[in-house]
Amino acid sequence: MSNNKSEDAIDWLEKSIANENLNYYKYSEFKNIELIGSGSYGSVVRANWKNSDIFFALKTFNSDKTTLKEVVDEIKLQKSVDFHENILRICGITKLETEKKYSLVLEYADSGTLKTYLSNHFDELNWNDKYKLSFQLASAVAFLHECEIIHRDLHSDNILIHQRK
Ligand SMILES: Nc1ncnc2c1ncn2[C@@H]1O[C@H](COP(=O)(O)OP(=O)(O)OP(=O)(O)O)[C@@H](O)[C@H]1O
Repeated sequence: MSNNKSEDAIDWLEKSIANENLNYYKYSEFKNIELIGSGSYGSVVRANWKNSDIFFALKTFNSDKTTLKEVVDEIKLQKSVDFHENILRICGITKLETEKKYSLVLEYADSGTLKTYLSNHFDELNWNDKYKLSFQLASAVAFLHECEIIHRDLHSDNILIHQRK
């Protein structure tokens, strides 16, 4: 990535934090950090913030695979649709000071992927539960399409189940 693009992305992040359009969380304030997913893009950990029992998912990207501009684009895209009740919210960002890497702070989905959820619970689900799951998924996808966004990689391992309280 050219330095200009990287500086623009840092500039956008800093302005968004200063204007309070994006919450900034100090990485050192996260506790009980546990790795829950990793791949070529980077890794995802689950953590509590300060002394609260609320979980967040922190998504960190490998800087050799993902540029800061791509991270900023993902933030913009998710922020533009995350007010839909079936789309996970982006809560803000944090920065691993040691590695100078930004991580997304996301709402934590408490019941795993649709794939694991169905393989563990399929027999317990009645038609109403199945209808609700399908309806919520269709509603989220229809909303993305209303916003002229195509997911391009929709499958049961990429859909997370969350029992929002
Ligand atoms: N908000 C979240 N809440 C709970 N678990 C999450 C959350 N985000 C990611 N995970 C976990 O981390 C794993 C990796 O997630 P992530 O969406 O980053 O990568 P991916 O879907 O494998 O890759 P890609 O983003 O390239 O499709 C998920 O399968 C899931 O188990």
